[in-house]
Amino acid sequence: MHTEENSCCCSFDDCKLTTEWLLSRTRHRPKIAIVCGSGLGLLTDSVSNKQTFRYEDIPNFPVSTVPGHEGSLVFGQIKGKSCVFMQGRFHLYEGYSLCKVTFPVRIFKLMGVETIAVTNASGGLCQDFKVGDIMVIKDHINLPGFAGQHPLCGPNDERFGIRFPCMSDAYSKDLRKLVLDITAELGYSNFVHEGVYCMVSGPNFETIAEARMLHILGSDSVGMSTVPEVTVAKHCGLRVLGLSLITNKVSLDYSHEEKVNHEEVLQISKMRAEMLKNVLVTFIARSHQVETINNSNCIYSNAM
Ligand SMILES: O=P(O)(O)O[C@@H]1C[C@H](O)[C@@H](CO)O1
Ligand SMILES: Nc1nc2[nH]cnc2c(=O)[nH]1
Repeated sequence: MHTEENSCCCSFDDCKLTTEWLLSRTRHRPKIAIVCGSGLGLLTDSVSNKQTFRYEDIPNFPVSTVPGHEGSLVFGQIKGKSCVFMQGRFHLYEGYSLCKVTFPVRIFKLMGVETIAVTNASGGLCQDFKVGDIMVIKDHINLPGFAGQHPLCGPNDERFGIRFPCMSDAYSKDLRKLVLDITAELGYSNFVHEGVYCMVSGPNFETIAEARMLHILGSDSVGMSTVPEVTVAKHCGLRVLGLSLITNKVSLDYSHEEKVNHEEVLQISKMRAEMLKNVLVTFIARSHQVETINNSNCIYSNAM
């Protein structure tokens, strides 16, 4: 039954309005969007012909409330390729609905974006991972989704995608291969792994018992984002790459004395942002090598 409570707070018309607002203010027509995780805003350093919009100035956009998330949408070019960066993302624990958290993904789709690269900071559960490693996300566990906190709950708007989307191939195999090739060429193979990311709502970090449970369930890393954005991106037909920076090791042992905190997460992110930037710059330059997806439900890219 359609009720006010289960209706999406961001309708197709809201998305259209925001898309038109942006397209009428920028000449950029990006094909790639990049979401910068905690402390990873520096990823925009290599962008030329930059045009920046503060989130608070964009109609219907939420605003960033977390340190390490600047709150700007940055359009520009990297190696001649038009792209858009979210310098700062939104999280469930900030009090936003998952519909709001994922709102920018649908805007990107309507603008003509075909590929989205989602980055995050996460805690390493896999015992082989070291702080500062990069995990290429091959799959995820949507823990809040199991409890009904899911961005696609509520009436489905077919203009974005189908009611029951397949998620077994959410992270493009071809894009993963491209990134693994790039990291090998850059000499980064020793600290790059593929793995499974698990989303928890946060804002607290895990208890030892929770961490042990997530590890047993098959999670290689744990964080508080990414999964809603990827789910909505896959629903609307975007190609997805997910990169997770391991900013801390998650304790699985009661004798472990180290305590994780957000400042440490930001510190490691900033230290490794340059490395992640090198990967993404090459990825952006070469992502056209991977076959283009069917972009049939993009309504604006050719029109404006
Ligand atoms: O936006 P991401 O997922 O990179 O942020 C992670 C998860 C929490 O927001 C924060 C914890 O330090 O970093
Ligand atoms: N849930 C969670 N999120 C993180 N983000 C960065 N590190 C962590 C972590 O250890 N746990």
